Amino acid sequence: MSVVVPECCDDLKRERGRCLFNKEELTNILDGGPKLTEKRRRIEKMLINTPELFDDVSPDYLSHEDRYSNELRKATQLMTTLEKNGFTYNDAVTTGTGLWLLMDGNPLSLHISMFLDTIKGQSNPQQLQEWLPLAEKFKIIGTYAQTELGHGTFVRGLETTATYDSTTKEFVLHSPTITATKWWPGALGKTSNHAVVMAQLYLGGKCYGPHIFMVQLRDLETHRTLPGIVVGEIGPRLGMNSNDNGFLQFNHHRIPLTNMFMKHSQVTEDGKYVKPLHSKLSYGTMVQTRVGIVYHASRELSRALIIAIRYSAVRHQSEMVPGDPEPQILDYQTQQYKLLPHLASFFALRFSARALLEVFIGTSAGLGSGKMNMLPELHALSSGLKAVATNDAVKGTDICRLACGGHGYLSSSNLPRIYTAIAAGITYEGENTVLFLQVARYLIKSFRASSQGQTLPFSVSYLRVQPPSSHAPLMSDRGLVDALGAGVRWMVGEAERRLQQLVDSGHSPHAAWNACSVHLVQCADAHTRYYICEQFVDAVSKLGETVSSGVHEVLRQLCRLYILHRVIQTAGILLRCGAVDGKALTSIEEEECHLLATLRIQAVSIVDAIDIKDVFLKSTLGAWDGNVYQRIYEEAQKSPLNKSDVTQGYYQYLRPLMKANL
Ligand SMILES: CCCCCCCCCCCCCCCCCCCCC/C=C/C(=O)SCCNC(=O)CCNC(=O)[C@H](O)C(C)(C)COP(=O)(O)OP(=O)(O)OC[C@H]1O[C@@H](n2cnc3c(N)ncnc32)[C@H](O)[C@@H]1OP(=O)(O)O
Ligand SMILES: Cc1cc2nc3c(=O)[nH]c(=O)nc-3n(C[C@H](O)[C@H](O)[C@H](O)COP(=O)(O)OP(=O)(O)OC[C@H]3O[C@@H](n4cnc5c(N)ncnc54)[C@H](O)[C@@H]3O)c2cc1C
Repeated sequence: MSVVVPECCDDLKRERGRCLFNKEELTNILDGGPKLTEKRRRIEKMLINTPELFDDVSPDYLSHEDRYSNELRKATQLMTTLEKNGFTYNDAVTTGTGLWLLMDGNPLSLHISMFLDTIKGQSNPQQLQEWLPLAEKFKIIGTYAQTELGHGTFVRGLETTATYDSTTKEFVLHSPTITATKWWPGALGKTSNHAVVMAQLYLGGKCYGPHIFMVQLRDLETHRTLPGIVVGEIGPRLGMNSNDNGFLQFNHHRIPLTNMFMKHSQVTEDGKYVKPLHSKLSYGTMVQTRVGIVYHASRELSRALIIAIRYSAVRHQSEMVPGDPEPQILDYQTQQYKLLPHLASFFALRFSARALLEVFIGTSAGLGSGKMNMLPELHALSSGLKAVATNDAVKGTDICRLACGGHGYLSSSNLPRIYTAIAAGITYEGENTVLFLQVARYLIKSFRASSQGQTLPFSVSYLRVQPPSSHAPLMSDRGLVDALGAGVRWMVGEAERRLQQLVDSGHSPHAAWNACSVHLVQCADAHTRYYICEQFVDAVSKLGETVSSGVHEVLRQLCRLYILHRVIQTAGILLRCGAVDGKALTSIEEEECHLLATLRIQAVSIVDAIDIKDVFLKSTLGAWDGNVYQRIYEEAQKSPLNKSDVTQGYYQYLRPLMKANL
C-alpha cells in the first residue's frame, strides 16, 4: 500500500478552498512540534507499507476466537515491523500510531503499557536488570492483574493474599474465595505468561496491605498454565472483543521472595517489613496510565470528529429555504452546536494532556530524589483529567455518531467501535465518580488548609480564601476564566459549609461526606474544567508569539468557544455566586452562536489538520475524498449474507413457516 492522496468531492474541495490558515503549522502544534510530526509520519508510512498490519476481512464478521487471533497477528507484526525499522513500541505509543491500528483492545496493549511501566517504576535495580530486557524484547509477555470479582475500586479490599514463608524464602499466593478471583485484566486470559499481581502482603500473621508481585503464569516453552494457577478468558463484552480479558485464581502458589516489587517497600529474608516513603507509591502505575489515557481519549475523540465533520460537509438533507437546493447538514446551526464545542474540547484536552505530562515528569523526577510533596497534586490532577477526558470523549463520540444520522450507526462508519473502546475508559483505571471523589478530597483539604493560612499548590491556588480580585474585563477570555474560578471557589466553599454543618449536627465525617458527595463530584468536575480552561488560554497565548496569525486566530476561536460553552453549562452556579449576571449570559449565548458560524467555515480544514489518514480512520463516512455513498455501498457487499442470493436460514426456518398451516 502506498500513500496516495485521492481527489476529493466538490463539497470538500470547496470547504478546503476556504482555509485561511496554514494546516501544516496546526498539525505540528497538535503533534508537539515539526520533528514529532515528521517522526509520526515516518512511522505511519512504514506501517502503511506493511500490508500484514491490516484486516483482510472486517473483524465484525469474525468469531471471538478469530478476532482475537487476527488482532494478535497484527499486534505481533506491528512490534516486529517497528523493531526492524529501528523504532520501539514506545515510539508507537507516544505518537499514537500503533493505537490507530490496534485499539479495539489488542492483546499486547497491557504488556506495552502497565506491565512494562510497573517493571520500570516499581523494581529495585536487580529486578530492573532481570525483567526489563526480557519484557522489552517480548521474551516474557505480561499484564496488570489487580481487579477481582469482588473489588475493583477499593484496592485495600482486595482478597488475594501473598503470605511470606521465611523457611523457604517464598511468598504463597492464594485466592481464598470466589470473589478473590482476578477478573478483567486485558490479555490475561490467553496471551500473558506473566502478570504483575496486586495482593495483600502477610508477614508473621499481620497484613501490610496491597503490594505488587511478579508472577509467572504459563510455561515459557509450552505456554501451558503452571500448577497452582487457574487462568481463562471472561467472555464477550460491550466492546474490545479482540482482547482476551481474563480471570485468574491461585491455589497456594509459591513464588520467590525476590518476586515482590521492592523499589519502594521491601521484605527482608527474615520477614521484616521496610516501609515506603509514601504509602501510595505502589499505585504509581495507575497514575501513569491515567496520564496516558488523557492523550488516548483526546485521540479517539479526534477520530470521531474528523468522521462526523467531513460527513456533515458531504451530506445534504432537507431544505433550509423552501425551494432551494438541499444544504450541507453542517450549515444547520444545530449541527454546528452538536459538533464544534466537541472540536474545541479536543484541543482543550490535548493542551491539558501535555500540561499534565509535564507535571507527571516533574513529580517523577522529584520522587527519584525522595521528594513526595507533589504526589497529592499529581494524583488529583491525573484523576480529574482522566475522568473529564474520558467522560467528554465518550459523550463527544456518541454525539458524532448521532450527528451522522442512520449511517453513523453502521459499523463501517467506525463510530460504534470508537465509542465502545473509549466507553470502557470511564470505568477502567479508576471509575470516574470514584476518581472525582478523590479530587474532591484534595479540594476540601486545600480549602481548609487555606483557611488556616497555608499556601496552596499551583493548581488549587485560586481557591485561597481571599483571592486577589480579577482585573481582567469580564468578557475577555481571562475574565471569563476568572469567573469560572470564582464559581468553583463558591462551590467548594458551599461543600465545606454543608460538610461542617452535618458534622456539627452530629453526623460522623464519613456520613457527612456521603451526604454531600453529589455536590462534591460536581466540585471536582468544575475544578478540573477550570484547570483545562486555564491550560487552553495559557497555551494559546504562549503560541501567539510564535505562530502565524491564521493559526493563532483559529486557536483563539476554538479556545473562546470552549470557554463560552463552559460558562453557559455552569450558568446556574455563576448566577448564584454573582460571577456573571443575566445580561452577560445573554450576550455570551449570542456570541457562541456567532462563533459557531465563524468556525463552521474552516471546520473541515481544522479536522484535516489533525492529520489522520484514511487507513487509520477506517470509516466509510470520514474518508478524505468524501466519497461516502460509494464506500458505504461497497462495504455492504462484503457482508457474508450477500454471498448467496438465498440463505440457509430461508430453507431452515422461513420456508417451513410459510408452508405451515397456521
Ligand atoms: C507530544 C508528545 C506526546 C507524548 C505522549 C505521551 C503520553 C503517552 C500516551 C500514550 C497513551 C497510552 C495509554 C493508552 C492507554 C490505553 C490502554 C490502557 C488500558 C487500561 C486497561 C485497564 C487497566 C485497569 O483498569 S487496572 C486497575 C485500575 N484500578 C483502579 O484504578 C482502582 C481505583 N482505585 C484506587 O485507585 C484507590 O483504591 C482509591 C484511590 C480509590 C482509594 O485508595 P485508598 O487506598 O482506599 O485510599 P483512600 O483511603 O481513599 O485515600 C488515602 C490517601 O491516599 C491518597 N491517594 C490515593 N491514591 C493515591 C495515589 N495514586 N497517589 C497519591 N495519593 C493517593 C488519597 O488522596 C488519600 O489522601 P489523603 O486525603 O491525604 O488522606
Ligand atoms: C474493558 C476493561 C478493561 C479492564 N482492564 C483491567 C486490567 O487490565 N487490569 C485490572 O486490574 N483491571 C482492569 N479492569 C477493571 C477496572 O479497573 C475496574 O472495573 C474499575 O476499577 C472499576 O471497579 P469495579 O468494577 O469494582 O466497579 P465498582 O467500584 O463496583 O463500581 C460500581 C459503582 O459503584 C460506585 N462506587 C464504588 N465505590 C464508590 C465510592 N467509594 N463512592 C461512590 N461510589 C462508588 C461507582 O461509582 C460505580 O457507579 C478493566 C475493566 C474494564 C471494563
